[in-house]
Amino acid sequence: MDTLTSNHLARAKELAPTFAKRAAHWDKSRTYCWSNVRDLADAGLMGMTLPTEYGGAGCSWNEAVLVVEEIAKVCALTARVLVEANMGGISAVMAYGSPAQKALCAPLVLAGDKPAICITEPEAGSAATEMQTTARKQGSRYILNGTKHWITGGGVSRIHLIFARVLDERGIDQGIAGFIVICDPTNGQYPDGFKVVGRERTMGLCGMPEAALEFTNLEVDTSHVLIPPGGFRRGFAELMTAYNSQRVGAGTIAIGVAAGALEHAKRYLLERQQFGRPLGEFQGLQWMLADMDAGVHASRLMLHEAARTAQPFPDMTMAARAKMFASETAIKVVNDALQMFGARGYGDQEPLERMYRDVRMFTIGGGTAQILRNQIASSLLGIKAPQTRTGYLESAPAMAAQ
Ligand SMILES: CC(C)(COP(=O)(O)OP(=O)(O)OC[C@H]1O[C@@H](n2cnc3c(N)ncnc32)[C@H](O)[C@@H]1OP(=O)(O)O)[C@@H](O)C(=O)NCCC(=O)NCCSC(=O)CCS(=O)O
Ligand SMILES: Cc1cc2nc3c(=O)[nH]c(=O)nc-3n(C[C@H](O)[C@H](O)[C@H](O)COP(=O)(O)OP(=O)(O)OC[C@H]3O[C@@H](n4cnc5c(N)ncnc54)[C@H](O)[C@@H]3O)c2cc1C
Repeated sequence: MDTLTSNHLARAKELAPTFAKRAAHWDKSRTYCWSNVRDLADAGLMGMTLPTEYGGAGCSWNEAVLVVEEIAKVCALTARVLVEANMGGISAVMAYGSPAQKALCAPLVLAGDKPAICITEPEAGSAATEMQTTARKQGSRYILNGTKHWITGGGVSRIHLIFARVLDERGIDQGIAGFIVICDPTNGQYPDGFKVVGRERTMGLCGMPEAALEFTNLEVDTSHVLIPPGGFRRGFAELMTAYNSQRVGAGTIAIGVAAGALEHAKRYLLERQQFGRPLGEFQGLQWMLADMDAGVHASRLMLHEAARTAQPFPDMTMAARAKMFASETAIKVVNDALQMFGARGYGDQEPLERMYRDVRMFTIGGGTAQILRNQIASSLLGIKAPQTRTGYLESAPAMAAQ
């Protein structure tokens, strides 16, 4: 491990005990972890992957995931902040943005903003390419109309990267691009036409607002349009290429929660006695523990492989495989850890019940486990795997030509 990584990791390890103490508070009060965000910013962990010329530390994905896992062991909510402040939307801006876009966004993240990535719509979840939010060109502006929902950070985030279908002045579809919109929620300031319309009441990760956003004739200057190198036509694919970093981040949070649960389980197996001996002497639990450890270890290897081979973003298939495997494994590991605590695991004296609720989301958000399997199978077979009824018919000529 180089000095840069060990410095960032050391700072994460220093913060972890404080974050562990505060985790139940964010969960029970359903409040955003502002004090943790300040600590992360002071420690240089917000925006650590940003290039040094924009004030970041230029950390690699591989360095960042080590930090994310360390924080996720104690507070999944804070780890989600860390992921979105280093991966996903902000990484797309840093890779594809104009110098002015980078100079606009980087300082906000370094000062503590967790950007929001706005893809999902009520009628376009897994089928994200069916998004209906439009951005119609009008002179030097784009006019956005549409609704996004389940937007992490809606109501606390400043930077919003909104995916929308680009229409030219005549209304002709050009493809998909990202639109950078800056808000100031703590001062209640949103651009005209931008509305936070509701917050979901979630099962876990309760301190994080998941909000619906409505855009009504929201004006975005052309200078705030994030156009990947392939232009609007390749816009979706290239924005999703950047998003693969967030998939690796999400998988890492899941496995961090599992690794944290495993630590609690090891402690309790040596501490709790039944039948006159520690639980850890029962082979039924020893084997469970060994399987939990193997699952965490295998997931970590897949995540690190995906992070390591990034050029500049993690490979789509490796990211999908790692997130799919890590998220499913983590749910099982945390469930098994809770089981080892008996009734105590089901109550809130221990953090297991919160960890169980928190980890559940990772097979859903960021591409469901089923969608990721579709992507993996398509890549293994070297074929398109369209999911619409007419998809195979439409792609048949191209496939036949392969
Ligand atoms: C991609 C899907 C939306 C399926 O839609 P389609 O069947 O219409 O699209 P495809 O033909 O599969 O894809 C079009 C084009 O894009 C390329 N692509 C797609 N995904 C990726 C990717 N991850 N990396 C790189 N490139 C990608 C694909 O190869 C096609 O390119 P070609 O034309 O072949 O060259 C669907 O599969 C999907 O991914 N749905 C999930 C949507 C999703 O992940 N939403 C996340 C929202 S943000 C969030 O949840 C945050 C949670 S968290 O806190 O992290
Ligand atoms: C906590 C949380 C945070 C989120 N944060 C964000 C965010 O910040 N930004 C954002 O844009 N979105 C966010 N999302 C939304 C997330 O990306 C979507 O929930 C996800 O893409 C799935 O869409 P859906 O919920 O509409 O499910 P649907 O697409 O309706 O799917 C329902 C079920 O059907 C399955 N399914 C659908 N299609 C297929 C298929 N072709 N083959 C097999 N199974 C299929 C799915 O796997 C799932 O089990 C978040 C979600 C959650 C839970």
